[in-house]
Amino acid sequence: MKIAIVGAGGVGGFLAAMLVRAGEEVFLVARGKHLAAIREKGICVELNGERICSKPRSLSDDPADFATTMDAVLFCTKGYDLENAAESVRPVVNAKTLLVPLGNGVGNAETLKRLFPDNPVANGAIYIVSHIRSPGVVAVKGKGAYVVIGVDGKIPEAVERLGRTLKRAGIRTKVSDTVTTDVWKKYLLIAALATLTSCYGKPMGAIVEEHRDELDAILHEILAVGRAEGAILDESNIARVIEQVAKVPYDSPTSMWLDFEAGGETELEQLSGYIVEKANVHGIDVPLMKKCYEALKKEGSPSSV
Ligand SMILES: NC(=O)C1=CN([C@@H]2O[C@H](COP(=O)(O)OP(=O)(O)OC[C@H]3O[C@@H](n4cnc5c(N)ncnc54)[C@H](OP(=O)(O)O)[C@@H]3O)[C@@H](O)[C@H]2O)C=CC1
Ligand SMILES: CC(C)(CO)C(=O)C(=O)O
Repeated sequence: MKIAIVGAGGVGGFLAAMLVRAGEEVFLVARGKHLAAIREKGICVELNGERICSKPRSLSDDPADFATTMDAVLFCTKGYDLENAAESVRPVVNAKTLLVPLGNGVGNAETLKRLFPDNPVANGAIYIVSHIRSPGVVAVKGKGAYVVIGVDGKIPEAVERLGRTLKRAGIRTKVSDTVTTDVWKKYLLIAALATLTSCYGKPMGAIVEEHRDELDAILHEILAVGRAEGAILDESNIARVIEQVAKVPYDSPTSMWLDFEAGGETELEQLSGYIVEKANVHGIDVPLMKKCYEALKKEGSPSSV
């Protein structure tokens, strides 16, 4: 399968290395010092004590250089880079090219559909804990990744095919016909914890122990918006998130809080602003999310100022 992967970071680098190793034709869009390092040594992933390095079929910071059209494009950038990334792949997209966002957020497929109204678009999410250790090298914590891709309703063959390809590459994958619910299940945890850790300037353990009422409140706000957006969610999903968060080491940050601390761009719009925007559309009250979103937009995280 000809697959373009845009973004060679924690998510895209991992997927590229696994897919290349499995013999897929991977066209990797990378930039800056990552591009130079990957050109020299391939894309490397450290997983289960092993380092796998492999050379993509083609590599560039400009997808037009690939000079061929793709069966699928996987978007693995941060949410704030998605639109630019999508515009950049136009030269390698034909009418059949399947477009799949894998970054955090539930509105990414909507964005791609707006930009490519005539293309097949699936939604997606990835469970992984990974980061760029050094240029061209991605370190993965734990056993690997779990990917969900799909649509709501009958699954098109292009999505089934991508699912088979990911599985053949050793990536645990679910091809879902209720993808809205699946992406919201992941989003519930990420949006709540990214927002609260950033808003209070405290790690996940402190949110569970010292801000339990706020955690409950924000999860209920996100749940209400998710349900209005068509996700099948109930109290059990909230209980599951609290159970999961209670198990992580006390000091665990979230990537959005780290991005606030680093003073760079953040996924605030995708992880907090999106809830406020959709709550307005549906006439739902989300006072805590709104308070945190507005404070973070104005002043950043308390520990980053
Ligand atoms: N890493 C993780 O553990 C997880 C991450 N996620 C989500 O996945 C998404 C990606 O995260 P992650 O991989 O960690 O992010 P990274 O910052 O590690 O990687 C993103 C990469 O995309 C590159 N990029 C951005 N725009 C373009 C473009 N137009 N063309 C080519 N490359 C581009 C960035 O380059 P540059 O550095 O130059 O900006 C960067 O190297 C985010 O939404 C994140 O929240 C979800 C689950 C877990
Ligand atoms: C699961 C969690 C919250 C922490 O790794 C995450 O994925 C993130 O911070 O983006």
